[in-house]
Amino acid sequence: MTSRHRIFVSKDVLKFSSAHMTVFPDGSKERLHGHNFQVLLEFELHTTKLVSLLDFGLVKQTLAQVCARWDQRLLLGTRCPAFELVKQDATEVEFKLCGKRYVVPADEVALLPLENVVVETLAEELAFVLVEQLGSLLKRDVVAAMIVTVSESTNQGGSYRWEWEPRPS
Ligand SMILES: Nc1nc2c(c(=O)[nH]1)N=C([C@H](O)[C@H](O)COP(=O)(O)OP(=O)(O)OP(=O)(O)O)CN2
Repeated sequence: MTSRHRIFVSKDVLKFSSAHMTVFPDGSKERLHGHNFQVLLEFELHTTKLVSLLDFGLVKQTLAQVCARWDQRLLLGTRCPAFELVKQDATEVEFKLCGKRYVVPADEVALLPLENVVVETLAEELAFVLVEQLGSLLKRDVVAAMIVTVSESTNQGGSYRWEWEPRPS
């Protein structure tokens, strides 16, 4: 039996207000729409020793910076089979999604390496970015797992669990 501490962070400001279009298996898609995607970040810990403190402040600061990259932008999955990047320059991104053509200001788009922009893939991508950005803060002998949950509305979202190898003996 494994007993562990879990700490979590979820704040109104730790969110990204973004547009997206879910693509469905039949090749159809939703019309352009948006959500206030709320983020819950949890960590399972091996220890609560003072010297091993994972400071909420640093975690929230990093999460806020990462959310800002996606906030007030149209999130597009570049690995989507129904996505075609037609033209991209400093001012505009022209693309097609499920055969429909869009032209959007370049500073209002976030191109993500995803096959579909849905809560489950956003949670996974956010986890990858956070592991990269939090870096050495996530000490292998302290943090057992990180769980990222992205909710597109109350009681509707997706989670991704990033687990590290057991603590080195
Ligand atoms: N597996 C997933 N399926 C769907 C997702 C998703 O992220 N993962 N997302 C959508 C839509 O984008 C989302 O459901 C749209 O939300 P909303 O405008 O709230 O519409 P709903 O129909 O979900 O809301 P109701 O209030 O329940 O009508 C679709 N599928």
